[in-house]
Amino acid sequence: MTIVYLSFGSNMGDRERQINDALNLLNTLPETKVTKISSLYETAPVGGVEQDDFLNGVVALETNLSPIELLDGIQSIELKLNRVRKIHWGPRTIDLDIVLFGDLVMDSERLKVPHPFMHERSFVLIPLNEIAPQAIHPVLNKKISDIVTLDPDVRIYK
Ligand SMILES: Nc1ncnc2c1ncn2[C@@H]1O[C@H](COP(=O)(O)O)[C@@H](O)[C@H]1O
Ligand SMILES: Nc1nc2c(c(=O)[nH]1)N=C(COP(=O)(O)OP(=O)(O)O)CN2
Repeated sequence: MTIVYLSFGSNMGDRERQINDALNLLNTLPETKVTKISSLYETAPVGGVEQDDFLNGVVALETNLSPIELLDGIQSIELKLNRVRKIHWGPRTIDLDIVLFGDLVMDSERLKVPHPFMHERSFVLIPLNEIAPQAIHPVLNKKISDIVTLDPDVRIYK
C-alpha cells in the first residue's frame, strides 16, 4: 500500500456537492481507500485568471494502484462528474491532482510527482499540513510543516 495525497478543487457550480461526489468515487477505485480528508478551504484564485473563489482541500489515500493507474482513476472520476474547464488555470467544476505518491519522484509527460507547483501553493500546503504535517516532500527533502506558511487568502470554510 502506498500513501498518496491528492488535492481537490472546484470553483464552478455546486462546489461542495462536486467535491463530495469526487471523494465518494475515490473509494470505488480498485484497492484504494480514503483514510483522511482535510477541512474545506475557501481560497482566492491563484495564477492571474479572474475567476470565482475556489473550495480546495487535500485527501489521503492508501492504494495498491500504480501512479499511472491512479491518474487514470482520477481522470475517469473527473469525466464521470462532467468536469468542465474552459481555459488553462481557469474555472472548473472539479479538479483532482496527485500531490505526493509515497516518496516517488517522477517527471513524465503525463504525470509529474510531487506536483510541480505544490510547494508554492498555500491552497495545497495548508490543507496538506492539516492532515499530514509530517509528510516529506521528496525533492525538497523537507516536512510539509516546514514548508507551509500562513496565507489570509486560504480560509477554513467547513
Ligand atoms: N501530479 C499530477 N496530477 C494530475 N495531473 C497531472 C499531474 N502531473 C501531470 N498531470 C497532467 O496534467 C493534466 C491535467 O491537469 P489539471 O491539473 O487537471 O488541469 C493532465 O494532462 C495530466 O496528465
Ligand atoms: N485558489 C486556487 N487557485 C487556483 C487553483 C485552485 O485549485 N485553487 N487551481 C489552478 C490551476 O489548476 P490546474 O490544475 O489547471 O493547473 P496545474 O495543472 O498546474 O495544477 C489555478 N489557480
